[in-house]
Amino acid sequence: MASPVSVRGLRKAFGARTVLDDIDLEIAPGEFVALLGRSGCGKSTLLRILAGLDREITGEARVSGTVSIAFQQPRLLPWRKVWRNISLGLQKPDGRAIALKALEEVRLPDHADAWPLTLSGGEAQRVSLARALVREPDVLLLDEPFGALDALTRLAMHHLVEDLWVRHRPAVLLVTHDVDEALLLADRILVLDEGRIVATHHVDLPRPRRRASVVEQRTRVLADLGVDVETAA
Ligand SMILES: Nc1ncnc2c1ncn2[C@@H]1O[C@H](COP(=O)(O)OP(=O)(O)OP(=O)(O)O)[C@@H](O)[C@H]1O
Repeated sequence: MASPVSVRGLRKAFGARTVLDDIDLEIAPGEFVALLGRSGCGKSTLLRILAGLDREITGEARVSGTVSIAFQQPRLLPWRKVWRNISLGLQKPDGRAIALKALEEVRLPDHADAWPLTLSGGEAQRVSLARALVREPDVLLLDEPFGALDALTRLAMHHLVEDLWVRHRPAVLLVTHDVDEALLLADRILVLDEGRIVATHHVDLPRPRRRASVVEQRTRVLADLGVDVETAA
């Protein structure tokens, strides 16, 4: 089967500044890839290009099938109830039933008629995931979706995302700066530095993964990010 994400020789510049350079990337159907890198290295730019939000590029960036994206901020419309946020734009007659099913999947079965502003950060992010899922995406793009959440909610979200991915099996590209998050969730980790992919790690740990099981590989990934765990404060 063709790769749902195929990037070849991609280059992106803002004015004179090159922010992505010579990027090659194939993501297989159902594969979970994490894109890891320091702030400003070009992660969100790559995701925006894949989402079709930025077409001024050189090289090739092809995404096939249905694409959904979830951002760090849930971006819900405050004047629409939760279920309407989820079903918005769906070209299907039974929008409410579809939204209710998705809310059950993200463990918010009683929130269909809530207003977005009454939700906690973690709840709003789960609604955002439900909205992404009802489109039954072949490709799910996640731009630091847990970045604004507290540590405990983040952990719960990791389990939820892994669970949803196992059930729906979209190809996923997750942008994060959290090494543990990448190790817990991804089949493959790409390290981006100043617009180039400088390292690739295959994560062959069995699922569901536990924090303790990722410790050894974390040291190697951190080294590629220029962090020596022996000396880091
Ligand atoms: N529209 C734009 N115009 C000019 N420069 C931009 C624009 N968007 C992004 N950049 C620059 O491109 C670089 C990469 O930005 P990008 O948002 O992709 O980084 P990032 O790796 O996602 O960072 P973070 O982890 O902080 O979100 C940054 O230096 C940023 O200032």
